[in-house]
Amino acid sequence: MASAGEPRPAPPDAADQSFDYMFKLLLIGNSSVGKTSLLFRYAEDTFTPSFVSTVGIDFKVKTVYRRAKRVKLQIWDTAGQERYRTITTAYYRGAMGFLLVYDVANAESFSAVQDWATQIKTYSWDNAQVILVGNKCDLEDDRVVPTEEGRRLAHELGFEFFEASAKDNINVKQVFERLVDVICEKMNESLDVSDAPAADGKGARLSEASPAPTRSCAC
Ligand SMILES: Nc1nc2c(ncn2[C@@H]2O[C@H](COP(=O)(O)OP(=O)(O)OP(=O)(O)O)[C@@H](O)[C@H]2O)c(=O)[nH]1
Repeated sequence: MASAGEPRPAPPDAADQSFDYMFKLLLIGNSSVGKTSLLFRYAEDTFTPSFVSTVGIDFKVKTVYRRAKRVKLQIWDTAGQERYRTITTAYYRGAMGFLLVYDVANAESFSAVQDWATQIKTYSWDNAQVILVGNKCDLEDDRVVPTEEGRRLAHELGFEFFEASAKDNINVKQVFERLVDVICEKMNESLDVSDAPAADGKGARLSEASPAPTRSCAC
């Protein structure tokens, strides 16, 4: 990930027109819950047991196919540490989806979910979609957050819910692709999208609120 003192990453080139839609997604949650690991598992199918805490923010790009459409995902991995909060919340704007991650073996990370949900409400577009992810479900012996607790909180917050493991590659692809599908579903449902960030990458401005898409997502 980026190291201290390095310039913050620039978004990928939106002029690359080889896709039908572009979605900006964010990974958020406490430090060490496994956000970077989920992203690396999804984008590169790798896992590193050592912990190198993210400095500020970084991103990866991945293209997926959903119902014959090429959807380019710009996935931002935020630092969980409190001291980077001002930098990271600046990236919430224009995000269409969030993976809010906690660690099933870390009670504090679960208690913080409510605060992260408030941050989303405060800094993001109203219709941003959120999936709550209980990561490290491979650590069954160390688990302190029962699956039902996670599901209950997700329901209360109006989010979908998955447990996953970046280490054992459980539900990782499913989590990201479900988020893409939920965004598509919501776009199709919404007839009045006047305040939505543009998903149509052709002309979309990804780092700020954008004009309404000219067509709905058919994926
Ligand atoms: N057992 C297990 N360990 C994991 C899993 N995912 C991540 N880890 C480990 O947890 C530690 C933290 O993972 P990161 O992905 O760096 O955590 P992060 O949320 O990005 O942390 P920050 O960058 O500080 O916000 C690392 O040692 C990972 O190897 C998992 O699914 N299972």
